[in-house]
Formats: sequence, structure tokens, C-alpha cells
Amino acid sequence: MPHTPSLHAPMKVVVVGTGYVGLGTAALLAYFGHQVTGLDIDQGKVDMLRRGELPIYEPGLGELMAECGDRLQWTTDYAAAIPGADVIFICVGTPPLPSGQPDLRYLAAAAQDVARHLNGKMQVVVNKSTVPVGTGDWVARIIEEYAPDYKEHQYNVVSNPEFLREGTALFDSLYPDRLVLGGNDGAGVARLLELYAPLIEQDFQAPAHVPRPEGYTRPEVVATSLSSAEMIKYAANAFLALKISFANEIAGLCERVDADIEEVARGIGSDARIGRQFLSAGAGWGGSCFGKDTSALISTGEEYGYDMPILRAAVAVNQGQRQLVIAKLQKHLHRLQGKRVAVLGMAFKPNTDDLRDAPAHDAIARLNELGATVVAHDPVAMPRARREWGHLNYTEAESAEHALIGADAVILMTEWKQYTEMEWNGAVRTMRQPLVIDTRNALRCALSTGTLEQIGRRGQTPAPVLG
Ligand SMILES: NC(=O)C1=CN([C@@H]2O[C@H](COP(=O)(O)OP(=O)(O)OC[C@H]3O[C@@H](n4cnc5c(N)ncnc54)[C@H](O)[C@@H]3O)[C@@H](O)[C@H]2O)C=CC1
Ligand SMILES: O=C(O)[C@H]1O[C@H](OP(=O)(O)OP(=O)(O)OC[C@H]2O[C@@H](n3ccc(=O)[nH]c3=O)[C@H](O)[C@@H]2O)[C@H](O)[C@@H](O)[C@@H]1O
Repeated sequence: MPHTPSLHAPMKVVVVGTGYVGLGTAALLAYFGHQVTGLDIDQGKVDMLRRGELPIYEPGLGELMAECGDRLQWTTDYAAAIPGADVIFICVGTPPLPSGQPDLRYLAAAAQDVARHLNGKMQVVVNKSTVPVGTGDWVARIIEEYAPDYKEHQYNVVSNPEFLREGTALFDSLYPDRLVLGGNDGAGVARLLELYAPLIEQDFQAPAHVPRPEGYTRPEVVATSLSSAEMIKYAANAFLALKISFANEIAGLCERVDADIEEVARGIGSDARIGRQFLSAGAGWGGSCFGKDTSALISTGEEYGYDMPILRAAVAVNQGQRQLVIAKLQKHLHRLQGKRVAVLGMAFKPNTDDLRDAPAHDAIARLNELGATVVAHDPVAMPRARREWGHLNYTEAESAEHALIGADAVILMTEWKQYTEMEWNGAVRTMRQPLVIDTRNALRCALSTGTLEQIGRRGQTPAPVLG
């Protein structure tokens, strides 16, 4: 059934940067009935999008975009897109520099190009990229400097941080817990409240493939100053990262005292003050944001002479989890030189092709250093790994089952459903040595032969047979 957009007044929106966040934002706003132009400097990405192809893997995104029809356009041309826009979202990348601070050069370039083409009427520039506190004010200064006919108060900079997770981006965008809008003058925030009215009031027809969850009503609107909004984004990611690191630290102690982290996490998470989510022990957090954002917060503290020992510890525990994966292999195989190790999962988490700061990368790199032979598989990220992981030494397996044949060990790095639901007992029989390192505590079946090592749980040697 064709989607009927919300009855709220449509606006003209430009989304600068068509990565994970830009595409999610563009699709959401077009779905609500706004006229959206996605703008990127990468001609290849824009060409793909114009052909109806997606440059990233994100479940359901293609379907949602297809429902938006002509309300969604793509361009590389600032001069054509910016003058007519009511609202301009900046969603460019802010990757980490070796110092830990985010690299703001893409943001500066985008802000300058936006400023050059502002039209002299009230337009709102929204910063959705994750940026250090104070960056919104800096963007306002860039606009002041580069807008040809800048007049005080005509342009408004608002911070609207993004909280979506890759792999569940649409669900997170359509049914968020909160909407954070930070601005130093009410006009910009007021316009965003109008823009987001369908989301705030939840008066849109839920897409068939991303239904509204039972009991969900609406997001909480958190209106703040510009700098508080910027801080909220970093503090939220830092808290989630440290919650995982805490679970990993307790998991280490569980292994030593013969307790089970899965039981412990359930037991503490059922206290509503703690909450069940983000207590899964494993190979540690990865992805494009937790590492980058914890480092950025620590280095902002350093800038002000303010130490952040809790965050530094969360980062250190996370590094330890990555080494633990190899230590568990060594515990059973000892010298890894010449051993054949299968790695299942390359993306940093399931349902994405994103390889940024993926724990699998560090595992393969270390196995290379130790002289092991690596056979790797991922359901969607292998083509991307071919482009981005050329410095690593591994061969691709055509399937998970193929990866296991003749292997001395298999490491489950990413809990893709294909892997957790694989017929493990049959597959391990094709291995040279049936050693399974499940770094995500994702395998629920018991192995009839061999050894299963998990994180913070008792190993199974030999495992009890189920069924
Ligand atoms: N990936 C995620 O799940 C989330 C990311 N964020 C934040 O959102 C921001 C964007 O992240 P991603 O979407 O992952 O980035 P990305 O790296 O996937 O995409 C960034 C896009 O910006 C484009 N770009 C760079 N400079 C440009 C310019 N001057 N003009 C136009 N386009 C330009 C690039 O070509 C690229 O397509 C970052 O600050 C990130 O921390 C926030 C929440 C979630
Ligand atoms: O700023 C961002 O980019 C985003 O970062 C995270 O989202 P994302 O990185 O996509 O994925 P998560 O689901 O948070 O997982 C991050 C990492 O933590 C790991 N993780 C997650 C949960 C858990 O309990 N244990 C655990 O090890 C995952 O395997 C993954 O490597 C946040 O969850 C989003 O709210 C935020 O918008």
C-alpha cells in the first residue's frame, strides 16, 4: 500500500553527507513528507543513490527510500541545493585523529560550503555529526565568515545529535527514546519541532517492515543549550561503552571464581536502575563511534586539565578483551604458528557491513603476526573488507561451513544469525581440532564433541549433548 505522508506542513531539507547517519536522516524526513535532497561530495555514492542502489548495508533502508519516491533526491551541488532549503543537516564523518580528537576538517568544509550558498533568509543549520562541545558555536562563526550577506540572527545553528545504531537504524529513528535539540536561541529549535512534528506526535503510518513496537507512545523531547546537546551525545556513548566494559570486567572475575556472566548480567540487569541492555560480555565494543567518542571525551578533558579515570579504564578494559580472544586460543593451541584459524564475522556487529574498529580486524592482525593461517567469512562485509583490509593476510571462505573444514580452531567474532543458527555439531566434525571460541556468548547449542570457550563462562570440555 502506498504510504500517505503526514499532514504536517512539508519543508525543504538538505542532508549533507550520505553515510549511515545522513541516509537514515534523509529517509526518515522524506518518509514524513518533507522534500529532501541528500548531498555528498562523493560522486560515486550520489550516482549509486540516483540509480536506486545503496552504498551501505542497512536492513530495510532501501524499502523505506523506495516508498519516498520523488521526495528524495541526490546531488553533489551545494549551489543548487542550499539556497532553497528551510533546514540543512550536516551529517559528515568526524573520524578520530591519532591524538584521539575528532578530525573536524570535513565538518569545516561542509559548513563553509553551506555558508557560501545561504540565501539571506532564515535558514537553520543543524549539526547531526558527533562533535566536541563548542563546535556548534564554531560552525556559527564559520557561517558568519563565509555567508555572503550574513546578518545577525538570520541563520541559526542547532545541535541535534543522532542516537541510531547500525543494523537497527530505522527502528531507532522511527521510535526513539528521546529527541535532543540544542540551541542558543529559540527560533532554530522551534523550526525543528515543526520538522519533527510527525515523529514527536507519532502521527505517521508505520512502515509495514518496521512496525511500531507495542506500548511505544512518543519520544521525550529534550530541549537544551547547544553545548549541553553536544555533551549529551558523547556522555551517552561513553556511558554505554563503560557499561559494556564493566560487564567484561565482571566476566573476567566470573571465569576465575566459576560464576557465569550470562546469569550475573540477567540478575543485575533485572534491577530497573541498572537495566538489561548493554551488559553482554564479549570481544569488547567496536564500531565507528564508541572508540572514537570515548577518546574524544578523554582528550577534551585533557584540554581542560581534567582527568577522566573511569573512561580511561573503560578503554583499557576494552583493549584487554581483544587480547583475551587470542589468549583463549593460545590456552588450547599454544603456539599458533602454522595453525589454521577460521574467523566467522568481520563486521563490528551483525546486520551491518561496517568494518570500522571491528574486533575481527585486530584478531586477524594478531593471528598474522603469530604466523597462523586465517580463513575468514562474513555474510555481507567481505566485499568491503577486500577494499579496506588489503593489509591483512587471510583467505575468504565461501561459507561459514567451508571456513571450518580442516581448521584447528574457529573464532566466532560477530553474532550473525546465520552463524548462531548454523548446524554446529556437523560443522565441527570437519575441523582438524574442534575448538570453538565464541567471543559473543552467542552459541546456545551444546557441542557433542570438542571444546567451547566463551567469555566469562565455564568452558565445555567435553560439552553435554543436547537432544
Ligand atoms: N554510524 C553511526 O551509526 C552513527 C554516527 N554518528 C555520527 O554521525 C557522523 C556521520 O557518521 P557516519 O554516517 O557513520 O559517517 P560516514 O563516514 O558513513 O559518512 C560520511 C559521509 O560524509 C561525506 N562527506 C564528507 N565530507 C563532505 C562534505 N564536505 N560535503 C558533503 N559530504 C561530505 C562522505 O563522502 C560520506 O559519504 C559522525 O560524526 C558520527 O560520529 C552518530 C550516530 C550514529
Ligand atoms: O554514535 C553512534 O555511532 C552510535 O553508537 C552505538 O551504536 P553502534 O555502534 O551502531 O552499535 P551498538 O549496538 O551500540 O554496538 C557497539 C559495539 O558494542 C558491542 N556490544 C554491544 C552491546 C553489548 O552488550 N555488548 C557489546 O559488546 C557490539 O558488539 C559493538 O561492537 C550506540 O548504541 C548508538 O546509540 C549511537 O548512536
